[in-house]
Amino acid sequence: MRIVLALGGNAMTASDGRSTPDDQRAAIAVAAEHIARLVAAGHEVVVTHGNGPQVGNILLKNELSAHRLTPVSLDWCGAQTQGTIGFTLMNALERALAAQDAARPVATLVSRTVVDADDPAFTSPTKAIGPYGSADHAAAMTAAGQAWRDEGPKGWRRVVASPEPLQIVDAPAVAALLAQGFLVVSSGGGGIPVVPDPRGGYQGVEAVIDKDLTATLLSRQVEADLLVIATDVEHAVLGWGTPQARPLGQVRAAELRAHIEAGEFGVGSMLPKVEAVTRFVESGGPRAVVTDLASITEAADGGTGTVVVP
Ligand SMILES: Nc1ncnc2c1ncn2[C@@H]1O[C@H](COP(=O)(O)OP(=O)(O)O)[C@@H](O)[C@H]1O
Ligand SMILES: NC(=O)OP(=O)(O)O
Repeated sequence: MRIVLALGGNAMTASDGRSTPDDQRAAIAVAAEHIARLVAAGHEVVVTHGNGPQVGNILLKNELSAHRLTPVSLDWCGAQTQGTIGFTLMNALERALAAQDAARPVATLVSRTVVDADDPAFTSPTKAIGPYGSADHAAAMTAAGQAWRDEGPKGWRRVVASPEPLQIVDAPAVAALLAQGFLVVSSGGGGIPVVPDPRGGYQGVEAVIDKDLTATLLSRQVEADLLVIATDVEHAVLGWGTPQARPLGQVRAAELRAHIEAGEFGVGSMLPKVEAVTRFVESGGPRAVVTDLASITEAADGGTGTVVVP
């Protein structure tokens, strides 16, 4: 089966949310072992990943060093996260594949996603990035022109524009690498957001695209048999956090769409994941799953997770 696997932030940082380079290498090594099992089971895999913590950290470092170095734009920061996360994933995947006797070449593509320059998201930031801060820090940053949002017990977080992904520019390169037997890492952080350049080609725009929604497009463009969104819960849950909580197993896309519209899923956490899997099946994809990282091989066989079918 051809599988597109989206790795959430939980798969790339320590369980307590720390994200030093060592923490990220350790978390990615664990993710790579699970991915290698999927490959060893005979599947063709495209990996995509989030970048919210990492892109926010780079942006902050830029701003803190602005007195010495000219800051770079958010799309450049996003491109940098594809490089560092892709590099770390490639090292970990090669090791894990060899350990599973499933060695194959691995490639990471610096990859772009087209958005609409007039997307209303550009004037209404929603994507949380970077470290959490106190209410006082958020107030000071808001006064300085940034947008911050209260994220509950963990504190406040900066939010930036997150337009709808429209097209994966580099999907043909993904398909060509798959045809050559590569395990491909693509569209990290939802892809570098671009718009058509009047001179030809594309130019970057300042935003961070939701990686779950980009994973849907990528899955359609490479004609994946299965989209897997890997996070830290085995199922999407109805009545989350209530005594009536009920994990969702196999569900038809129309039923999941109704649960989405009823507001069953956390905005900025579970909602983009269930939206992504529902869209994949609504647009003609055969099957999509939300599950935890440790369950991805079982979920590929239909054994667990929230499985969306037509
Ligand atoms: N209805 C729901 N069912 C399951 N999990 C939910 C639900 N609503 C919110 N969540 C939360 O969504 C989290 C996963 O989203 P998130 O932390 O953004 O994932 P990731 O960083 O892996 O992309 C779960 O850990 C859970 O706390
Ligand atoms: N770009 C993106 O969706 O990143 P996270 O999954 O880390 O929020």
